[in-house]
Amino acid sequence: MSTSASASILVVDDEPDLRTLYELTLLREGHAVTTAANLEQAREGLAQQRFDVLITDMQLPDGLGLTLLREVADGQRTEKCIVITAFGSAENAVESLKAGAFDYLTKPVDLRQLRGAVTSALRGQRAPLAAVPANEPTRSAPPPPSGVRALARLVGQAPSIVQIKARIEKVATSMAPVLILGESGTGKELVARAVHECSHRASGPFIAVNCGAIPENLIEAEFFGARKGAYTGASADREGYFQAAHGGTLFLDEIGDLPLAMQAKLLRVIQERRVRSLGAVQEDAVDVRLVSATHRDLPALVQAGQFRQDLYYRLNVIGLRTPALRDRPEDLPLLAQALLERLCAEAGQAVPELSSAALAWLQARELPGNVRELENLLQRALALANGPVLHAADFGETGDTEPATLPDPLPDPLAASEPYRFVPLSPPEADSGESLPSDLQRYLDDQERQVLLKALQECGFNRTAAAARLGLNLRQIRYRIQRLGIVVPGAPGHGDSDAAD
Ligand SMILES: Nc1ncnc2c1ncn2[C@@H]1O[C@H](COP(=O)(O)OP(=O)(O)OP(=O)(O)O)[C@@H](O)[C@H]1O
Repeated sequence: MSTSASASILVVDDEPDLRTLYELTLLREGHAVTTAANLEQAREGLAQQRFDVLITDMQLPDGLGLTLLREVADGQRTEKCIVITAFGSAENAVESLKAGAFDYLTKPVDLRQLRGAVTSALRGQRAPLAAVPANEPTRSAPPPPSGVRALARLVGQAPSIVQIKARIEKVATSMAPVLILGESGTGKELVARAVHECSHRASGPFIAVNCGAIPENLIEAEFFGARKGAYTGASADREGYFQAAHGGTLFLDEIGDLPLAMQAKLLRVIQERRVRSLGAVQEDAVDVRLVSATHRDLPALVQAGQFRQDLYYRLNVIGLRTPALRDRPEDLPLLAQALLERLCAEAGQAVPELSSAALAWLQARELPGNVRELENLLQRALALANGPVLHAADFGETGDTEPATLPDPLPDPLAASEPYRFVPLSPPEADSGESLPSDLQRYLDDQERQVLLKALQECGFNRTAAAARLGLNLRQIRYRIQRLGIVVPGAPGHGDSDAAD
């Protein structure tokens, strides 16, 4: 494997000035550079030697750079390809990534980005490729250990799961954005993590963002960071998700919930790969691989004018679909066992046996909340069970046919003995005789939590209704539920889930 200090690079561009500029930039980095002015010369170069990286302009006098890419893929060659596309030509960029390009750069090429793309390509360089479809990025070396572990966390032997795991491995190696579609609770976040862990970015950060949970007025600062004083309350410089994910993967969950104004800003960052923090003068280059997910019908949102088509196009270079649990019923026993083992390990308790009646009871449920719902049912049964075996009765099975899909209300974090009991708004710290709380933020959080719990309880845990009662919108209440760690029945640990609305 070549190191970035002495890589061999083929540069293909018909404009002599640009060719020289790229060549000098890369020579200065210590690379060996060969140049070509058209497809024909490039083919001659490729016939003579193997390169680590191939950088090609899209428009060449005798054809498209894309053709070269396809020839490299068809010939099972190992060159990592970087394509230079015209500014604003999203189609070409997307086409290139689909044809197996490692990355693309937009004209006018920023030389820092050129160097960065080459460094990334060299980091991801691997052994000769096995025969794989030419239209998909490829991998032949096994994923790193963290990737193997992440794939193992995706439990299932159904063909749809085996297939998605194989695709994750293949697509992980490129920079191409990945869009994961699937119902709630089908493991989209697990898939996103596996993409990251199987990539050469595995040692970098994985930042997961729930786009639907951030109040609209904070969203820009959250994504791009803010300088001290950029807005009221910005008392120090803070980095955004993009800066935090530099060198790694940014997972944009519930991308369909991103407000339109923010969609335009996100598109710009994706195209230019630079972000400007709120209040900053300068833009910073960011090296981030994007993985997005949604349970919503994104093409329908595009049709309805609620999601930008150009952004959809950019995000959906590689599509993955997580199967609903009802479409892979054969995996339920395996999943139930794996989830039980994980839940018990987390709780530090011995793993009980799942009785065959309990398993049959689970198999008879519809489980519209998919694996998450299965997990919730198991968690509840573990809490109710007594002894080394989980019986159907531990799942709330009463003998009649009605499935108990909603767990009992969960304990009020403020009043553990009584589920969701509303605690009157008495200042917790003032009770003890002190006139002022010693921790104002905690005191206010406790009060807010009580108000939210009361509203949720009175609205049957429907967050949309509870939000309306409090003069909030759904996005705001979700954000608060998540921030305060409130657990909504039907979505333990996932206060932002849609299951309860
Ligand atoms: N194939 C699987 N194997 C093991 N656990 C799984 C699998 N799929 C999902 N889970 C578990 O189910 C829960 C929900 O998964 P995850 O959060 O990844 O789903 P999601 O599709 O992102 O849901 P949402 O759309 O609601 O955000 C998690 O605890 C996850 O570990």
